[in-house]
Amino acid sequence: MSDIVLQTRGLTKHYGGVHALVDADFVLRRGEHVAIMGDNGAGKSTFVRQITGVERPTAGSIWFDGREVQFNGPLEAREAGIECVFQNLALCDDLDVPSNLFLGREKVLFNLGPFSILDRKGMRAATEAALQRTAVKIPNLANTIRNMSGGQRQCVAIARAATFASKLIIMDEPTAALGVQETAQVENIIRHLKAQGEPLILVSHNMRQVFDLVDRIVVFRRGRIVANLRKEETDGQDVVAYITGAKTQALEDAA
Ligand SMILES: Nc1ncnc2c1ncn2[C@@H]1O[C@H](COP(=O)(O)OP(=O)(O)OP(=O)(O)O)[C@@H](O)[C@H]1O
Repeated sequence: MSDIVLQTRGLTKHYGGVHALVDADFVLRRGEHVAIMGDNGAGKSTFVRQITGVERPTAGSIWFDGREVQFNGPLEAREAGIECVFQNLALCDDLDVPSNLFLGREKVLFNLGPFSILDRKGMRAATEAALQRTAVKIPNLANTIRNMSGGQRQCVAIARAATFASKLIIMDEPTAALGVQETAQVENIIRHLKAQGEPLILVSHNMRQVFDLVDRIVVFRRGRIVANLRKEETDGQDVVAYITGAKTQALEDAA
């Protein structure tokens, strides 16, 4: 069996005349944590939107878990085993933690045509188990999202991704809006995922975080992948040089 979880070949996305993503060849292997870095507008989120089914690429192919995939929407990507924590989190403010964890995938006791009776006890128990498994700490599960701190919200979104992602988790700037303590908690969850052998793509601007957490750094610049660097063979200065374009690398494949 191949050890490749995700591969893109020539992945390209144009928005009218804007070439947001150009010819991206990318590989993620089992158990690997890879950071995607790049300046604002470099194409990082565009890349993530193509591989999570939010948008359809203009050209190129995506291979996931050994087969070529063309997702018609994020639900299909989720069903295939790709979970993404987006910058806007996609949580419902007025619902509590279990309801958010199971949003769109509710456990039901009875299904009576248009009405169904939710298995609230089952969802609560499963939520507790999921939080324990992912090392996420949330004091009161009955709290609505509205009443939670940014860090707690982020943890709920990550716990949801980690609960349902059977194969791949993607995090787009998971700590951008968080304080020091909350950032540390999210980073601990990421370490926990690594220890469990779960592959991860981490979009981040935070150099310290990237060097702490990942195995490999892929740099985007003006829509193209311009560097593929093993962590132990590079340093912050080197990565910045690729981000700004001061340095370039002859790339065969971002693998
Ligand atoms: N829906 C869209 N329509 C038109 N242009 C877009 C669209 N989405 C992104 N772009 C453009 O594509 C380019 C890449 O944007 P993208 O959001 O992928 O960058 P990014 O690396 O994620 O940046 P940031 O770090 O600021 O989030 C930018 O020039 C952006 O303006």
